[in-house]
Amino acid sequence: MPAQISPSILAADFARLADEARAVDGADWLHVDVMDNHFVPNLTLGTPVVEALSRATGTPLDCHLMIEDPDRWAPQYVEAGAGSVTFHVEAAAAPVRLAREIRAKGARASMALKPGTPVEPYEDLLPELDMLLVMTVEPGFGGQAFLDIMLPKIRRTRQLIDKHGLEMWLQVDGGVSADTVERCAEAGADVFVAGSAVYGADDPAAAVRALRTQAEEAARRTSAG
Ligand SMILES: O=C(CO)[C@H](O)[C@H](O)COP(=O)(O)O
Repeated sequence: MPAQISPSILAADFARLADEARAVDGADWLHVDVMDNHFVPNLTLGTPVVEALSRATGTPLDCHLMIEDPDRWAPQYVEAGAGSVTFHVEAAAAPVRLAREIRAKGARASMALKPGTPVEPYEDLLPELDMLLVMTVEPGFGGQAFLDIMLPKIRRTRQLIDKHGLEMWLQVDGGVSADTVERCAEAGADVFVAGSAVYGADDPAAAVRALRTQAEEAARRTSAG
């Protein structure tokens, strides 16, 4: 699958959100960080902003819910216009039921793992998902350093996906930049969230294209052995 880039609006200027969304036209997704100040120690935005963003951009919205009780709230993000909804397994009461509900409402269902959460206990759930997100920082804040120690988990997740012959995507989020994207792609990730690396660049759309090229070339080198 070609590499996909999902710029994180956490690093954007919230006073100019519509313009910032359009500044990354050409990205595969727009990553929307939803934080509730309970699951993570930070507070961002909710469904009214997601609705407004979906009117402001044609780029599909990739909503990452860093919130408690996603079983209750996630379906509302599909109704607000999200094309993909990611909930944290650490917060979900019934992850399979929730993934099915997100899919039934018409969005891609995705599940996230914090750095300390292993993937192996969730192997049987993978067919219920369209994407698995391996966090490469502790969720809550942008601009953190990429956790290299997550690379073996990305590799193990890729092995599980391939072992079951699944079409699902493997996303990484946190500290993804020109310096780290190739290691993530080599480990088997194919969807890359990048906040500071995109919105901190002079030309965010060009930064998206450069990250995609780097990821695709790294994946090609890896598959060529
Ligand atoms: O989920 C997140 C934080 O919880 C952000 O999406 C992530 O940190 C992206 O920002 P950056 O690329 O600057 O690290």
